[in-house]
Amino acid sequence: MVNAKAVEAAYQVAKERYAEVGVDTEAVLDKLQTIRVSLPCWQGDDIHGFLTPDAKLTGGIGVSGDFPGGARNPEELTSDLDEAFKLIPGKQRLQLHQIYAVTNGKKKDLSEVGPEDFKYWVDWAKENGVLLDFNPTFFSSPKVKENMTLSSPEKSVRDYWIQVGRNGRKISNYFGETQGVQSIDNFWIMDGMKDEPISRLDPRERLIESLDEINKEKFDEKNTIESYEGKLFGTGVESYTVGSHLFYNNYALTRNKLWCMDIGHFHEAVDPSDYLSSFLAFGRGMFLHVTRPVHWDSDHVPAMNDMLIRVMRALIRDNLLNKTTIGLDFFDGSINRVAAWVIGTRSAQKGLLLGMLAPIDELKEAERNYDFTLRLAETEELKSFPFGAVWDEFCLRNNVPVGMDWFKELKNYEANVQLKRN
Ligand SMILES: C[C@H](O)[C@H](O)[C@@H](O)C(=O)CO
Ligand SMILES: [Mn+2]
Repeated sequence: MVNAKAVEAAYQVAKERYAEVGVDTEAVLDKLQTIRVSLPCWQGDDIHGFLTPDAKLTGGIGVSGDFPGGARNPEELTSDLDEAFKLIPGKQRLQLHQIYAVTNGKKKDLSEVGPEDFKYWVDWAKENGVLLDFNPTFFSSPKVKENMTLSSPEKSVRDYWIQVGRNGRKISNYFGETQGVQSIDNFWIMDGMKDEPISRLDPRERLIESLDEINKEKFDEKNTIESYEGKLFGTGVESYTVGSHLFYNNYALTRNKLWCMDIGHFHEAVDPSDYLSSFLAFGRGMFLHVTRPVHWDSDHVPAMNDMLIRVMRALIRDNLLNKTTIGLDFFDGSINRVAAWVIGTRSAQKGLLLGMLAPIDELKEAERNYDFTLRLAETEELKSFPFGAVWDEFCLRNNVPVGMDWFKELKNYEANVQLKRN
């Protein structure tokens, strides 16, 4: 087990080193404590949900791997989340998809699911100090016709999905009302075509109409706000995606809503961190889906890689966190699913911490004064500052295991709970 005294001693040294360059580690730790990250509930069960758990996963996304012990019902999923939250410092958020409704044995179609089917989650969240976000589900359903939902040429298909979206807003509003904090209602649809379409405009016009229709009912924005997640392509819809990044940029801007950027939906050669200030210079706000793209949208568990560091740095340096909620999006069935939540969230938090451990005002001043030498010298030196000691102290103060100690706890849970499910 990690020696707490050694962690504390290392932190004191780190505190002094950072103070030399004008960074107050105590203020940084206080700030990190206030940042909640929204975990994807669907990592716990490979996006099966409880409504139609045997439905085939569609939408051009896929989960690979068959690590044993995945959650099979609401009790197992919340038990797994409880375990993950014991190993993640601070209080967090959780994104629920509509298919995670708990209908208590009542057979319901997706279009009939409403706030009453999420009481289980609201009670659990309240008990655990977790804030809930929402994602209406537009996939894994026979009502998807030829890869189309809200932009379908058939009115009856659109109407079905409009109803799903309307109910979803009610659910998100219910979350916000009961938790006293705004819940984000994130829309992602798969709609697209495998081959080159004749009209790229018609489906987009239909999508605008459907979204506007969904948004007709007014909800207090204290409770809920919509965000829209674009994509370049999905498997099976490679030639055209109705809800492209630019489409939702413009929809969010013109409707005063949030744009959701899933960093997995950009090629690795693109730097998604640059999109944050480009959008937020105009936009109301953003929701993020942080994931780790390996050759596009692979939904690997976030690691503290260059892309993640750049995104977090951009949020911190330009003070964009007041307009951004950080959500995660991954589904990896090849490793322990609880460990996936812990690794992904801790990596996102480490990225944030690293971004904060810099004399940002001084560096901005240097930049304004054309002192590019200082800018490069200091940002390079900071790379070898004792950031890890500050992270360990953060874990210690939050009573969560430091270093690989969390993994030992996880292995106990795996042996005593998860592996006993099969
Ligand atoms: C399950 C989510 O809705 C999904 O991952 C979506 O957010 C996405 O990123 C699709 O590629
Ligand atoms: Mn996503």
